[in-house]
Amino acid sequence: MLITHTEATDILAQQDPDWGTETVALGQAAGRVLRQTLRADRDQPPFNRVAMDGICIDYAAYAAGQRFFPVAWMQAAGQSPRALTDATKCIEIMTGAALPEGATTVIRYEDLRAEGGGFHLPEGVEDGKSIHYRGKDIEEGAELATPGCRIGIAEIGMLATCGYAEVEVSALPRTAIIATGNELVDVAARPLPHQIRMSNLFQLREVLRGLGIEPALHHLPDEPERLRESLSAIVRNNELVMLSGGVSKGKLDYVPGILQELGVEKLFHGVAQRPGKPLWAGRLGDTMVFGLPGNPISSVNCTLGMVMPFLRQRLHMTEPNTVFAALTEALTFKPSLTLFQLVSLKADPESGQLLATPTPHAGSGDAASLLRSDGFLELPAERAEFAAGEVFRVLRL
Ligand SMILES: Nc1nc2c(c(=O)[nH]1)N[C@H]1C(S)=C(S)[C@@H](COP(=O)(O)OP(=O)(O)OC[C@H]3O[C@@H](n4cnc5c(N)ncnc54)[C@H](O)[C@@H]3O)O[C@H]1N2
Ligand code: MOO
Repeated sequence: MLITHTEATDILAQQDPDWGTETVALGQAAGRVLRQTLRADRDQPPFNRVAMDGICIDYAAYAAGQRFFPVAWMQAAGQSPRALTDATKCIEIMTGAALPEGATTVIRYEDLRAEGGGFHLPEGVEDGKSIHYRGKDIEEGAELATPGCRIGIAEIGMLATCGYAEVEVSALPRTAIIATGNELVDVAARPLPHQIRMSNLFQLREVLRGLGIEPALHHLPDEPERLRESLSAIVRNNELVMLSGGVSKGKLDYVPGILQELGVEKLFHGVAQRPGKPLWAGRLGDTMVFGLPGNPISSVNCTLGMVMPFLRQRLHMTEPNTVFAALTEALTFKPSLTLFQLVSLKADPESGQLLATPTPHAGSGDAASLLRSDGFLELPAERAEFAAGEVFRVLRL
């Protein structure tokens, strides 16, 4: 019995295997999901930061008419600032230095004329220039990022700025991907005419790597005994198991039966979608098992459309991952299935809107058509006609 794509998504959303959190070094944190609040440990900038190389003066002296300022000393970034007590002098000061007490404005070298041991200043100098004042960007204690945020370039920078040498993140599930099928041979092998290379393993691994998950790869033949024995160990030693192939109606499609024999509770088998109709999902304790249809486009689509949203939720990711695009041509699809239409994407140069053009392909076994595609446009099952210009969600490849 087929269930709808929405029903399948809802069933998965109710699953709550607990994969916990872990503490990782900052250098390992990129791409992971933050599970603590990132707070500013100091004001930012932490001191009145000089923003240009030049000199600093007490503006009062300039306002009183002084135009030549002898240099008292030079201060670089990293030096503890010494107060400017003699307002008739200037301090040569470098970008990144802390503005000395007594100095109120900075004039950059390009606007100065050096002579002897000092500098002539132009007309029009203003007070308070080229100073990045303490606390202007962030106040000490401010909340900069909250749990659930994906750690990207910006977060890495602020974590480092605020002294987080270690970060608490969502732990990743121990994961196995298993290719099933007697027709499959290793990538390095020379296949016989009736054999193919097990490409799905590598494709699916790349999708999961998007979340930092590094799965172990396996190949099992369509032999019940071997499948039972190996799957029993793999299911017990992993928290996420993804199989490709062996879930349809064939005489050698043993996967669903054996998983259930092993105590994996079936959540659903068969989703009203194309591609990916034979998708199987089950659970044993904190282990989630997905039986993906073997056709390469189906297994990729099921991973992008079903497994990844589930994983993002289980890893407590709060950021939505939604892209929308407009169809460039009308399309008819009569079956009551959610159609994941392969499309190529380009932005409209005037509006900037993403435009989706259907990729011609020969069905879900035509893996090469992915080369000409950028994603799947999700067209709802309740409709048969889709007009040019209509906007739908895209699963990006
Ligand atoms: N009588 C029916 N037959 C089929 C149905 C159906 O509803 N009734 N559904 C079709 C659909 S849709 C799909 S999708 C496939 C899914 O079948 P399986 O999940 O059982 O997959 P296999 O039969 O093992 O393989 C399908 C196809 O994909 C190739 N494959 C498998 N694994 C890999 C891999 N790791 N790398 C590359 N290619 C792989 C395999 O050689 C087959 O060509 O069932 C239809 N049949
Ligand atoms: O649904 Mo199958 O996944 O089209 O080839």
